[in-house]
Amino acid sequence: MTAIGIIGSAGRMGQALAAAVPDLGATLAGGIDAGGDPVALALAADVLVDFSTPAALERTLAAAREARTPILIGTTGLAPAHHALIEAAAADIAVLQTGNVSLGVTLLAKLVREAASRLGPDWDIEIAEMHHRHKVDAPSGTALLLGDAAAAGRGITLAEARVADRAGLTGARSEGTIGFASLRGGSVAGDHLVVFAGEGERIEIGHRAENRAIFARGAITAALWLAEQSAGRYSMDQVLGV
Ligand SMILES: NC(=O)C1=CN([C@@H]2O[C@H](COP(=O)(O)OP(=O)(O)OC[C@H]3O[C@@H](n4cnc5c(N)ncnc54)[C@H](OP(=O)(O)O)[C@@H]3O)[C@@H](O)[C@H]2O)C=CC1
Ligand SMILES: O=C(O)C1=N[C@H](C(=O)O)C[C@H](O)C1
Repeated sequence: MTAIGIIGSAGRMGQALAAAVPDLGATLAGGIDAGGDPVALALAADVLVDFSTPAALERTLAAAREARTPILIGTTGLAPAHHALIEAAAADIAVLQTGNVSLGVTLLAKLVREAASRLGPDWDIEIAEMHHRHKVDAPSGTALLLGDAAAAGRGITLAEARVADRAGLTGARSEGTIGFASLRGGSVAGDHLVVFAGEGERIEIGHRAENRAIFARGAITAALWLAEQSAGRYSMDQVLGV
């Protein structure tokens, strides 16, 4: 059986993962939190799953490369420098990084890309997300993933179009931009809504995570798949075939 090592094992996602591992035909190699030894964990595991914090990523990736252990990265709030580290690691090991491991969001991203490719820039794209009161990054990784999908549908990059900081006298909306709004409160596992707002009509498509078990299932499915892959960068589409 494939042995999974968890980075961030005592956290909300780490605990959800540990609970789901036995039901999905895998075993637990162990887990670490701040102060843990990622090299020892990477050597003991067939695949690593990271739901921790961006600050941990450099050491985690170095350990995965040293042990030649594939890694699924679910941690969000990553900066361009983290993405460069991930790209470099993919030369040596199998790596999958995603802001959302659920089947529903993986399909939603496809639908968003398709809608954005068919609607002109006069259809304004806005992405709203709501998460529990403990979440530390905004916009969520999923909102950014959906923004990337919308931008790709329009043949542009999100960096060119992103507006995530409206406050005060903002002026009118600029055509072609992709706006983000983040709500935080309570115990919401993760809600995302993508709005295409046209003249006199709106299309709204979204996803609601009702619990963390959906993320745990998606992450373990991806980890089992990733454990069989050679070095390279992979995506949830490839895992789930949607
Ligand atoms: N991609 C996806 O589908 C999903 C992504 N996420 C993302 O996963 C991440 C974790 O979320 P959540 O579980 O709610 O957060 P928590 O804050 O509950 O857990 C984070 C865990 O990471 C640990 N940690 C901190 N520093 C390190 C380190 N250097 N090495 C190893 N572990 C460390 C913390 O340990 P300690 O207490 O010791 O600091 C803690 O146990 C977030 O970025 C979140 O956005 C969440 C759900 C789904
Ligand atoms: O922090 C969370 O909880 C979640 N984080 C991910 C994100 O930033 O999109 C995925 C999910 O929405 C839950």
